[in-house]
Amino acid sequence: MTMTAGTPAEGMSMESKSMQRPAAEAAEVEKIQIKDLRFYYEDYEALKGVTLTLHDKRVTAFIGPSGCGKSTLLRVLNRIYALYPRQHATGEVLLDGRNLLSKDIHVDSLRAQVGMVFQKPTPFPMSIYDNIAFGIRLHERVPGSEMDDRVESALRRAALWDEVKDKLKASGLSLSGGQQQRLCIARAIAIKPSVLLLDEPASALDPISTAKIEELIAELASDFCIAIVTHNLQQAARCSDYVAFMYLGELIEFGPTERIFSNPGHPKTVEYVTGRFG
Ligand SMILES: Nc1ncnc2c1ncn2[C@@H]1O[C@H](COP(=O)(O)OP(=O)(O)OP(=O)(O)O)[C@@H](O)[C@H]1O
Repeated sequence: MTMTAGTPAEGMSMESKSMQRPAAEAAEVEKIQIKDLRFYYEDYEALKGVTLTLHDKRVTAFIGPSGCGKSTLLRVLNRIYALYPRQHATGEVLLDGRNLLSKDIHVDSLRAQVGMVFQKPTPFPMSIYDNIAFGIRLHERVPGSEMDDRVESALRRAALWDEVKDKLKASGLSLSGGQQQRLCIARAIAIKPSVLLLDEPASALDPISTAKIEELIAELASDFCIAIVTHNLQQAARCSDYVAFMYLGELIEFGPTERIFSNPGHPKTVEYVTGRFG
């Protein structure tokens, strides 16, 4: 079957978030500027000079075939790689104008500003309440009375409160997979970061839990700069304002979600979003 540029992947819903919420609605505020970012696993160059800007209160979806560097890029944004001596990055990643690759920015203060949620839900083996309180205590001194409010507000924000308010002392591990993932999102937002990184947050979940996570992402976009890695093109179309398409460590194309899916500019993007990629 011949498909032309601009043909969305079969079954692709073009009800993208960007279509519902035109970018012109509000001024775009630059939150993270990535400039000529290169990343190395020992000698292997996994990111080859990536340059792009992430906007505040917008969702940017990173898409591309397996191994193209999507997760590597997220790992750079909260400097997880610094735990590994043979991995390093060059270039600049400016968060509110400060280069977060620089050792001048302490990793603890960076993690307070940039929260991350992984593909597999990773609650701590402790109560639902303590899952949230533990993270807050790592970053702040909060009196007990205030802690209750902080825990409640994070759980409400993550759309989990109604399901757990009567069992806050139960183990976080007793929750369903979808609830565990929302607990992890609550834990991340409880420390009041400004950036939220989501690495395939729904890929291990059933369709109903996935829909809840997508609704939550749309909700959270009013407060955070969100970067999400996803293999699911429909999900990228539904959840994001911008799409970054990567291939073999390079950023091939970046733009508003609606444009990338309806009128991609690069032949590789066309192949990918039309499902012809081989
Ligand atoms: N710890 C590592 N050591 C060496 N190479 C690695 C390591 N992690 C990833 N890579 C390589 O870096 C490249 C980018 O990997 P990355 O995990 O960022 O891709 P991805 O786009 O997120 O893939 P996927 O969609 O499969 O998760 C790949 O070629 C991968 O093999």
